[in-house]
Amino acid sequence: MLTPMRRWGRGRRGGEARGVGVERKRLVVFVSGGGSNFRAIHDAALGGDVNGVVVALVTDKPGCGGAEHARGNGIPVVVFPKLKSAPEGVSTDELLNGLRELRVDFILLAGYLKLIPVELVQAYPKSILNIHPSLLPAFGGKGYYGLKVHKAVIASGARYSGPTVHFVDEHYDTGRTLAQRVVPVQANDTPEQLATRVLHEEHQVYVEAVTALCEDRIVWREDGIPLIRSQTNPDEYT
Ligand SMILES: Nc1nc2c(c(=O)[nH]1)N[C@@H](CN(C=O)c1ccc(C(=O)N[C@@H](CCC(=O)O)C(=O)O)cc1)CN2
Ligand SMILES: NCC(=O)N[C@@H]1O[C@H](COP(=O)([O-])[O-])[C@@H](O)[C@H]1O
Repeated sequence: MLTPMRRWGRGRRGGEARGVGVERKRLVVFVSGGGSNFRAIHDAALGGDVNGVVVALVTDKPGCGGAEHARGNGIPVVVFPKLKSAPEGVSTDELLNGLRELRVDFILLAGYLKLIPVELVQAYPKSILNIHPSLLPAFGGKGYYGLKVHKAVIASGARYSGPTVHFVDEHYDTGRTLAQRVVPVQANDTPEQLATRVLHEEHQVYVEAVTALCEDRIVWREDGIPLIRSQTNPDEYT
């Protein structure tokens, strides 16, 4: 038994084909670094592959590459959380109010390195995704980010790695897995070489997942596992 994901109070259910009158989903992307995943999603939205529009970017590092790309494309940049290093940041309540005013449907974490507070997780049930550069549950959790992940994968002797797209809960990397890709770990890989191979797959699998999310093609199995319904065959799930 598959239970179509209940929209969070808005929009239409079912995987209506994109077209005139189909409301574009309103997306906010959270970044802390270069923002290549953000750029892949933004480009896919501009090109029409993703039935969404990026209405704001949130970052803890206002000078990062992702924030620069947002500014260069007229996307508002919000600093969160409020830090000594970023006093212009907003509080959790201010962020929640801003997301509500922007009528945000989905939140996409893309290299964001701070813990999303439980208030935000509870306000956006089954509506926050994250991309992690390993095959969760392996090599995830506090301390596992960026090159640290790939160093740990190589040190473990793992022969395969790859990105995981998952729903976000109140802990680091413990939310339900939605999609994964697999890449080989070569015997002489440096962390940087493995990171490059994984990142290439990240850009693809995240855009595929966000495309499905914005077309309401995420269905939840009875045991709580989210599945992506095929765009072409409604009886096929991955
Ligand atoms: N509530 C959640 N928040 C976040 C999640 C999540 O799954 N649930 N995912 C992370 C992204 N992430 C892995 O995908 C991740 C990011 C950062 C860390 C980490 O250990 N961070 C350090 C601080 C690093 C810094 O500030 O430079 C720490 O907390 O000590 C682990 C995993 C985004 N948020
Ligand atoms: N645990 C979180 C984590 O390590 N996320 C990773 O940070 C990078 C951000 O790159 P980008 O800024 O170019 O998208 C990506 O590889 C993403 O998987």
